[in-house]
Amino acid sequence: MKIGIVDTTFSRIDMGRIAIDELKNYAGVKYVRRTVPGIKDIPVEAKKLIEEENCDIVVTLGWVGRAEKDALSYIALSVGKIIAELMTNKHIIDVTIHEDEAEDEKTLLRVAENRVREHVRNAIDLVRNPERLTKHAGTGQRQGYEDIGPILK
Ligand SMILES: Cc1nc2c(=O)[nH]c(=O)nc-2n(C[C@H](O)[C@H](O)[C@H](O)CO)c1C
Repeated sequence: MKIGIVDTTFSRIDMGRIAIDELKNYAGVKYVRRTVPGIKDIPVEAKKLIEEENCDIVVTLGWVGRAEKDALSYIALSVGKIIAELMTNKHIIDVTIHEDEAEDEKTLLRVAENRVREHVRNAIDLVRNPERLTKHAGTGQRQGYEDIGPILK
């Protein structure tokens, strides 16, 4: 299996490095990493990794600033990402850190570390072992924070 990793220079954390470190736990997973300036550049890069580098799935690593204009850029990324998925018929897992998720940098680092690693694992499962995701259906999984758990009858 081959996974594409796209990160940005806009990000304040080296999210690509975390993703690649997580991949070391998986035998036989090849990867290609590309870095783009900002989130609006992500969809085309993800599409290129699928079409030109034969990636089975792509994990995109974005960072959204605190301003309203940053949130608008994120909407543009989200729409473009979904279009790229529909055009290629492959999953593109969007891992985004929103800078306003936390007040302090230490928390942002912890959230980013956990979210990137968990979504890399999700991406591998989507391709190699989709039944594992089905086993966790409805269990309130969260990436970056503690799982919230299911609502039971
Ligand atoms: C306002 C703004 N906010 C963000 C952001 O929060 N995160 C990010 O990664 N990039 C941002 N950018 C950059 C643009 O969306 C765009 O990707 C670059 O200008 C290059 O096309 C812009 C212009």
